[in-house]
Amino acid sequence: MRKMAKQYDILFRLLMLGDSGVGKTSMLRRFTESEFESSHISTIGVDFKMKTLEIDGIKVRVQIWDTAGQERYKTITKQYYRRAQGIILVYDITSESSFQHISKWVGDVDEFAPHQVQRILVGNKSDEQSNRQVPLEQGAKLATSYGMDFFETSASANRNINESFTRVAELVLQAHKSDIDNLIGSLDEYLDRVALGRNHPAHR
Ligand SMILES: Nc1nc2c(ncn2[C@@H]2O[C@H](COP(=O)(O)OP(=O)(O)OP(=O)(O)O)[C@@H](O)[C@H]2O)c(=O)[nH]1
Repeated sequence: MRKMAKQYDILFRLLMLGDSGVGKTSMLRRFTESEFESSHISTIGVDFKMKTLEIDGIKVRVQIWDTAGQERYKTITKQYYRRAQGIILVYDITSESSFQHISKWVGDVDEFAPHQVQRILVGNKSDEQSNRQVPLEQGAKLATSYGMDFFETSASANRNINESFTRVAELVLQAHKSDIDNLIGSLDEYLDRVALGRNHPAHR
């Protein structure tokens, strides 16, 4: 049987978190299907979509898990943190409370996601300037305090959507590369030690 050529080099799992209604599903649909809908159908539990990106000549397949923001799905959604390599924390620039809750989402990430997970902060609905409740600087400041990159996006106007998903994938790729470098470094060191052992007088 002929094997099908592999369509990508590496697969990463990303997770979207944030209050209900901030636009997680809309961002994901815009990114993967170039579509936007103005109705809000709350995600039930979790859902995912895939997309392949090319970063530094590497075909990166991203599996993006879209979680329900509603509290009642917490038990289900928390089970997905563990396998995430990148996390997009989303608030809505027209909702002060969704911004206030970011610290709570970060707390959950610290508790349930792997220690080395890459995180970015996103303030969505940047097209809604007249209803803005969270100044851009406040979002940027919070992101800095957590050591995260920050974007204001609009799923409806297609602003910074590609940029934010690509950025988190880039961060995961960089972290992955440095893991591999460290592994190769340790292996080199080990092989050196073995070779030295062989050359040791006792082994001659
Ligand atoms: N103006 C504007 N509206 C948006 C934008 N993104 C999403 N919306 C609207 O906000 C509402 C909620 O969007 P969803 O994508 O369903 O929100 P969610 O975060 O996935 O919500 P849950 O699944 O309940 O957690 C919908 O009515 C969207 O049309 C945006 O960038 N600008």
